[in-house]
Amino acid sequence: MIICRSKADMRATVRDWKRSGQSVSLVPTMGYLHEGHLSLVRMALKRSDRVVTSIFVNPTQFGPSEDLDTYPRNEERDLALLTSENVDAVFVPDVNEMYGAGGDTFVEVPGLSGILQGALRPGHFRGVSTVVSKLFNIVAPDIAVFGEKDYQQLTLIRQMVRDLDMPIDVVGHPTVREPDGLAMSSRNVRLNARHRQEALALSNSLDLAEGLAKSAPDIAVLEKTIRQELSKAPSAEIRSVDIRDAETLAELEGRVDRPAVVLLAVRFDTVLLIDQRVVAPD
Ligand SMILES: Nc1ncnc2c1ncn2[C@@H]1O[C@H](COP(=O)(O)OP(=O)(O)OP(=O)(O)O)[C@@H](O)[C@H]1O
Ligand SMILES: CC(C)(CO)[C@@H](O)C(=O)[O-]
Ligand code: BAL
Repeated sequence: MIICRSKADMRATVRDWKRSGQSVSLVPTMGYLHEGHLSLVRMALKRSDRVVTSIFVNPTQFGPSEDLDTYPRNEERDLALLTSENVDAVFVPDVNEMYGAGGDTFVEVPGLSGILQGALRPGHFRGVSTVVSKLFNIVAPDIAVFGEKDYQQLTLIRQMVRDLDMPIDVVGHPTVREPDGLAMSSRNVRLNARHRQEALALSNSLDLAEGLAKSAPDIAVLEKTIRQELSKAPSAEIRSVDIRDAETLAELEGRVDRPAVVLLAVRFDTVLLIDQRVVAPD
């Protein structure tokens, strides 16, 4: 596996592949890899000749009181995992390489960046769309793979690619879960044993919502049921429960009359967990 720490190395590596007509996928991550990330990598390996994974904990998507400093990191382990998956190259720039000589240009998708998670984390999506644009410009992939767990992020990247005519096929991958249903997340390691158990309330409430959307697709009933289920976890601080149009994230009124996505954000102490499920009436 080729390890690129500079943009120049990364560009040169991809240029060589493209000269010989090979297609390239990019899997952007913030590292501390788990089976969710590796599933994205495997999907990318199936869809293109070459796969690049990036590992970069992007400071511009963290708010001042968020967990940038405590975000879990383990580069050595990540590189070993990616090597064993047969990834072709990994891009691991440091903050100076990524932003060092930069000015204050940014990329923003205004409609989607201020709602839902964007309202809870001001500036977050501006940081995401800017760093993903930079990664797209550096790697120039044909395909980019993102997880559906970060559903709003995936929707926003699709919009950005459409609006800016980026020649990239954005592919979503279903959320990968622990055997008991908890969505895999790098932040799960920071849950204590009690919170780890209580965190099952997220996937349990999504299971209930999925069933209810078929039998009684009333938005208010769905939301009440989800909140009731989440409040069975005594330590859960419910940050948001939203039921939105699955494609546009527009608000829905009254009933679920088309595919909808249920989006949850729940805090356990300092750990913010998100989860989602697309539900549809019968
Ligand atoms: N459980 C999962 N299933 C599928 N994709 C996932 C999963 N967890 C993360 N991803 C995807 O992996 C990519 C990199 O995500 P990231 O490195 O932020 O991991 P994470 O586990 O989501 O971390 P965090 O703790 O910040 O939520 C994103 O496209 C994200 O949606
Ligand atoms: C897409 C991403 C790598 C951008 O920093 C990040 O938001 C993530 O890991 O989902
Ligand atoms: N996968 C989401 C990245 C973040 O929470 O900043």
